[in-house]
Amino acid sequence: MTLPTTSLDKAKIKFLLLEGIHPSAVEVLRAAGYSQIESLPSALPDEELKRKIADVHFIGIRSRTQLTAEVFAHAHKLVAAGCFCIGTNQVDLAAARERGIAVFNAPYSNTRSVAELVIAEAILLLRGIPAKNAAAHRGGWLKTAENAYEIRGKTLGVVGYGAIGTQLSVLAEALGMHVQFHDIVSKLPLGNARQVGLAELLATSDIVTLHVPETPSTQWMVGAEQIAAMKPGAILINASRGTVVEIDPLAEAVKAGRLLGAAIDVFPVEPRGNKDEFQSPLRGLDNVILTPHIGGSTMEAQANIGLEVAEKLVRYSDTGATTSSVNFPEVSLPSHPGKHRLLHVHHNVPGVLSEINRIFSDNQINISAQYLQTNEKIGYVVIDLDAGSSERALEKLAQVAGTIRTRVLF
Ligand SMILES: NC(=O)C1=CN([C@@H]2O[C@H](COP(=O)(O)OP(=O)(O)OC[C@H]3O[C@@H](n4cnc5c(N)ncnc54)[C@H](O)[C@@H]3O)[C@@H](O)[C@H]2O)C=CC1
Ligand SMILES: O=C(O)C(=O)COP(=O)(O)O
Repeated sequence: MTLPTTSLDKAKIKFLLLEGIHPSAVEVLRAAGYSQIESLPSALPDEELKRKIADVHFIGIRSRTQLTAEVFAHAHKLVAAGCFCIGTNQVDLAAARERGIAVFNAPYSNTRSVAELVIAEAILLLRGIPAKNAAAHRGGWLKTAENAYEIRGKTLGVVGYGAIGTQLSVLAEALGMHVQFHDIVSKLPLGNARQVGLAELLATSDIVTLHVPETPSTQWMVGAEQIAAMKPGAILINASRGTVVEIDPLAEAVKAGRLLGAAIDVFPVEPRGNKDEFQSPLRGLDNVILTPHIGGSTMEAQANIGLEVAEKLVRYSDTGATTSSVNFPEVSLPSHPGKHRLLHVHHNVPGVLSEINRIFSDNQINISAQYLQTNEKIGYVVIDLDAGSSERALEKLAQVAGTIRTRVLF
């Protein structure tokens, strides 16, 4: 790796934003003095992503772009990646950490948008509106109360009682629903909600809604067996990740009339952008609401996400602060007026800090402030020092065994 001998000029720092990230992000970056910003409306094909990522210092993505170890292998200049969304499953966080690339996200900015969509879908499906609407568009007139129900008094089963699941729990109770939830962790129930096992939840909920992250434990967690275990006439909603529900048995259950309906926002394979065709066995089923992964796509959520993640990238670029990073030790740092700041990312093995301090002492370099945080894999040391010594110190720091990456800021 070629080491910088000076802090990189802001005019040379390049940002690549993909997947139609809200313009609020560009505004934050520009206001912070960054001008080299390319913002594209879609995800990129793999080869183009590898080519473009090689030339940028920061990348912003949403849920579609896969930042794999192979992609990171091309990211020679990349300092940080921002997920302008909640999920970070699309990023190989360990590979990023190994290369000293910090990853950030927006853990709460679209929570409410997802919860509101789920409530809306539950009401529409309980009334059979998607099918009645589709029929009316074809000239049909399905005026009937059969299989149309109020949401009041129904039981909502929430799988994954995190930020979205709990928000939903509160909204659902306000509408008079009973809420039960399943989570791998014991959670404090809000209101009158109660925690139950997955089998009980499936067997007794009128509406089952999924709000788990994409992990090995959630992969295909709702398949043929779980769908068969749901109450006859129940509704399934998935706005979590496309790998959580097996689509074929779901399509069969809907066609067979075992389920009243379903609302699916996320799919095992999703189009890269709005110009690509969406393919799914669920197409053509009138009592299934199909949405193009827009659970978090509201103007409010996207504008807030743009601000939140861009601010995290700016703070990291300007000061080295890693507050709320999802793969780096968290260091919240004051500004460093009049001083130069060295950033040192290293493997978390014994002796690195003492070696760093020995170097400073042997070379009589005065440290004005030092911050260290570690996680199980890496350590992150930030050192403020006099301008005159930073170039020499950086050179020495880069030679410390276990060093992953160094940077200087001033
Ligand atoms: N459709 C969309 O546009 C959006 C989708 N999402 C998806 O929703 C997911 C959930 O978001 P948040 O509620 O903010 O996440 P969160 O991290 O606050 O909550 C997730 C909950 O799931 C639980 N969980 C994990 N594995 C589980 C398992 N195997 N069984 C049961 N529970 C399990 C966790 O303990 C946690 O309580 C995100 O990871 C993301 O993938 C998020 C925002 C928008
Ligand atoms: O926030 C999330 O995890 C989402 O799934 C939303 O993804 P998006 O930014 O709409 O591609």
